[in-house]
Order: sequence, then structure tokens, then C-alpha cells
Amino acid sequence: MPRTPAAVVSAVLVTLMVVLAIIGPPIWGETAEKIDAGAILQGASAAHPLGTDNLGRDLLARVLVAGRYSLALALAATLIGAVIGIVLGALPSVLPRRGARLVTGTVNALVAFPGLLLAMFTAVVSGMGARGAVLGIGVAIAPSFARLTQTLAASVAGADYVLAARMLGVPRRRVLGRHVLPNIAEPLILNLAQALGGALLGLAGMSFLGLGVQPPDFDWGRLLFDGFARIYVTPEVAIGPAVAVALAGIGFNLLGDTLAKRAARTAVPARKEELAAPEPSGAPDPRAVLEVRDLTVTFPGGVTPVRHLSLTVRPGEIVGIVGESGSGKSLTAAAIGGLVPYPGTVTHAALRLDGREVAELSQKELGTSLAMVFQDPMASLNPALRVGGQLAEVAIVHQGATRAEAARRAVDRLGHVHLPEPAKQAKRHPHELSGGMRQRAVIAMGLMGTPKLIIADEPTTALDVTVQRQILKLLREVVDESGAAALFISHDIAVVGELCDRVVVMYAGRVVEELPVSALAKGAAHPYTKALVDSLPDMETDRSLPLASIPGTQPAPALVGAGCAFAGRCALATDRCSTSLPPVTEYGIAHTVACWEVS
Ligand SMILES: Nc1ncnc2c1ncn2[C@@H]1O[C@H](COP(=O)(O)OP(=O)(O)OP(=O)(O)O)[C@@H](O)[C@H]1O
Repeated sequence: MPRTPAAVVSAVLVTLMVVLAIIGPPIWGETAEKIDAGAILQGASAAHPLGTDNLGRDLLARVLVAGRYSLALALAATLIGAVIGIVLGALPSVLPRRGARLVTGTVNALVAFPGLLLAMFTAVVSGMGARGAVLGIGVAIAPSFARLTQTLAASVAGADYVLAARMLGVPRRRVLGRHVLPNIAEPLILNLAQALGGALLGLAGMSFLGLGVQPPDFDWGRLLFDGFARIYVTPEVAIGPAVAVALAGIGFNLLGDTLAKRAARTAVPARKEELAAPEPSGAPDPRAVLEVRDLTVTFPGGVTPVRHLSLTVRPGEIVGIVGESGSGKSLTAAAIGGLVPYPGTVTHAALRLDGREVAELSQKELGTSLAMVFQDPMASLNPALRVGGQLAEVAIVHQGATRAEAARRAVDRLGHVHLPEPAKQAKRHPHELSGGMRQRAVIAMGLMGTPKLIIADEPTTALDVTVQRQILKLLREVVDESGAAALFISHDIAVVGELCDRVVVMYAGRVVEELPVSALAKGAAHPYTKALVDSLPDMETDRSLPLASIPGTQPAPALVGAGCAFAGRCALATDRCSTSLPPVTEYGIAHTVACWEVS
């Protein structure tokens, strides 16, 4: 927590409120209820610092006791508001278009509607009293939560992993629950603290208007309501509850503010062990187009899907990254392209493209020297624009080409990737092209610049086998012609074996083996690579089959232990494998392996 005055004030106030809610009723509960016929409607005195009420009960004790009920009601209202809001905000992501529009329109109308009126209306309809007030404030809070959820959901909806999940036919509800909500949970939770402050003030307002808590129950708003009638005679009786409401409201609002600022300012740090001892970055490798040293990607909650990854790609070379689903391949590509989604954090000792640190490259430099091709070409193509226009835009923005020059170049590049009748295709929208043609268009888009590196992340997985082969051939052709290098990501070791020069095998976020493709079939050393190869005995067997020869599953990123992550599935594993991480060692020429048993 940053030590700003606001942070300190919020921490003190919120702690005070929580302590009061815990100790208030047991300590002062009896005094607060004690009727004293001899001390009715008194002002401040030594015995009653805030005076007494119409039954002679001590008001200071009542203010201290009311803290628990006031906070409990505010918490209930906030949770109701958050649940209604998050459901309303998330619904458009799962409903058909019409339903989504209806929900979005309703939320927009509710956001524009005055909150207090909404709260009063709901409270009156649902019955006066604490229940009505809580519901009323909950309903009044909901639209802002719904709007926030919608905005946040929209911000991650375009993420490649969401698009990929949709592409793979994952039902919308599952995409929402697995990919969208977990990634927007943090800002929503931060908003809760602020909403709690608002709910406290709102509930006090409702009680003050006589719509909230009814006697004999009492919260701060009710005490304020009772004291207000006497404000001109004994103002101190209203001051106690008013100060309590104000302090609690300020405390929670400041807490929300502080948490939100902290989240915006500091990325989540990687776990200590992850940051420990990065390899020295050293001088840039003059022969490398891409040089990655000690790359780690972390998400909150100890999720580290990429761990200390190092790799090098040289000009004219296609390096394949292969591994099971979830091994961290796509996040490695995303980290190189600066596309790791919020709230992920990337650390590295070096990340160089053509000898220069990627962080130092301007957007323009990165845009022309790095081309990215994803599994779903629609992730890169705007469905509302013509293909030629989108390609031309790259040349206009990155190379300062004139509109006519850019359009000519776009047609030329489309022809270069063997799109038939390129001038005609340039005038089409993406949905008018087949999947394979779209993928060619995306590759052409990458070629609008002068890419030094092409990162292709499962570019053929969504295509049928014939088209797949054409695209792989095209990639090889493009690399050979342009002298660029490529990083080719795939879960399919047969495809990698066919296309690539070198293979990097990933397992649970780490590189377990790196070897020339010529050694893949007979010379693989790591038991995992061997099992991958064995699952395709002649490289021609059905690739849609699961990895039948490897029983068990890869551990999730948060569950990877201290030793070799493959130990649980490995026939050669010893005790040392599960407790101690095998170092990367030389195994042969241009061949490294991380395994205690074979190195
Ligand atoms: N935004 C995110 N937040 C938290 N965890 C994530 C996020 N994106 C990915 N992960 C986790 O990182 C791990 C690696 O994901 P990644 O997409 O890199 O795997 P992959 O090897 O490319 O798999 P696939 O072939 O299925 O795409 C997964 O287990 C996933 O749960």
C-alpha cells in the first residue's frame, strides 16, 4: 500500500470502523438499550457526552453500537448491487445480439436515472424498513457496476485468447466464466470498496428520510433522523451519527481510491523465486533476429505460465515452439509482441529484436519489423473494412506511403501470398474470404512492412489439412525470400517437424529441450519430447488424437512445484526430479535438455 496521506487516512478509518463493528455491541450494547426515565432528551453532559434520546438512552453508546448494523446493511446493499450489476453487465456477452442490445440499453437508461430516486422507488415498492432500504441502495448501485463490467468485458473481449476460445467453439457462457470474468475481477473488487462507502452514505440518507431502518432497530441514519428534530436545541445529538457516517463514508471511498491507484500504478510482481537470479543479459548476439533471455510471465495468484524462458532465432530460420495446450506457447509469443493481457506481468533479462531491446523500439519500428499471425485471422482483420484498405493502412501509418502507393503495395502483397485475383480480393471484406485466404491476407499484412521476425501462433490449426499445407509452404517461402526469421508455435509436433529448422519443446512454462529438427525423430533426449514423438510414430499418423502415450496431465501454472513439472508423468523420474529443478545442459550440437536422468 503506498504511504500517501489518503492511504494512511483510509487505512486508519476503515480499521476503526471494522474494530467498532466487532467490539461495539458487546461493550456498549447494554448501555445503548438502557432506558433512563430521569434523563430524557438531555443535551451533552459528563455522563452523556452526546446527550440522550426520548427514552433517556445514552446517544454515544448508541452511535458506537450502531456501527455494526450500519456496516452490515451497507455490505449487504453493496453485494446486492454488485451481483445485479455484474450479471447485467455480463449478460450482453452471452445473449444473442438483440437481447444484448436490450440489456445494454436498459443499463444505459438506468445509469442516467438519478440513483437516489431509483433507491427511493425500490424501497417504497419493496416495503419500508431496513430490507427495503438495502434493496433500494443495492438497485441504485447496480447500474454503475453493470456499466463497469460491460466496459471491462469489452476490453478483454478482443483478446486473442478469448477470440481463440470462441473460434474453438467454446460456449459463450464458458468463455465468460473462464476467460472474461477472471480477468476483470480485480477492478470489480476494487470498485466494491468505493461502492461500500457510497452504500453507507446512501443508507444513512434513506434512514434519515424515514425510509430505512425502523425502531426499535437503529443505524447511524436512524439516529441522525431522531437527532435532527432537536438540531436547533441540542445539536450535539445529531453530530455523533453524522460524524460516524461521514468518517466511514470517507474511509471506504478513500480505500477504494487508493486500491485502484495502486492497481493502476504497479503491475503485479512476480513471485520472489521467479525473479531470483536472472541470467545476466550479456551483449546482444549479433547473429540473432530474436533473442529472449529469462522471460517470465506472471498473473496474480501465483500463476506463472512462462518461467525463465530463453531462446534465440537467427535470420532465415524457422524455430518451432511445441508443447501441449497450456504449456505457455501463446503467452511467450504475446510477451515478445508486448501483447500479454492485463493483469499479466512480463520480466526478462533481455528481449531483443534485431539487436535492440523491444522496449526501446517505437510502435512504428515494432510494427514494421515484427509480423504476428494468429490462429484466428479474424483477430487481426477488422470485419467492417475491406481487406485491401486494411493492408494499405499499414503502409500509410508505418511507412508514410500515399494512399495510391499503399493500395498498389497491398495488391502486390496479396499477389505475393498467392491470393488469386489479388486486386479483386483487396476490395472484399474479410467475411467474403475463406479461412485460408484470410490467413494469407494476414501474412500479406505482415509483409507490408519489412518484417525481421514473423511470429505465427497456431496459424493453421483452424484450417483443413490441404489449406494447412499451403499456408505452411507459404510461410517457408516468405522466410526464404525475405530473409526474415520465424517463430512458429504449434501443439502439433508433426507440423513442427515438417516446417521448422529448430524445435523448442515447452512443458508447464519451461523449455525442457531444444534441438535441431533433424534430431527430432531419432535423437530427442527429454522423456517428454520422446513421448511427443512416440505419439506420432511415423509423423503421419492421425494428429487429432490426444497424446495417448503420456498418461496424466500437465500441471496448471499455479500448481507447478519446485522440481521438474514432468516428474509426475515420467517413467524415469526419481525423488530428485520432484524436488529439484533440472538445469538446462548441453546434450549435443545445438541441442540442450533439462532433465536429471539424461543429461
Ligand atoms: N489472462 C490470463 N490470466 C491467467 N492465466 C492465463 C491467462 N492467459 C493464459 N493463462 C494461463 O497460461 C497458461 C498458458 O497459456 P498459453 O495460452 O500460453 O498456452 P498454450 O501453450 O499456447 O496453449 P494453447 O495451445 O491451448 O493455446 C494456461 O494454462 C492459461 O491458464
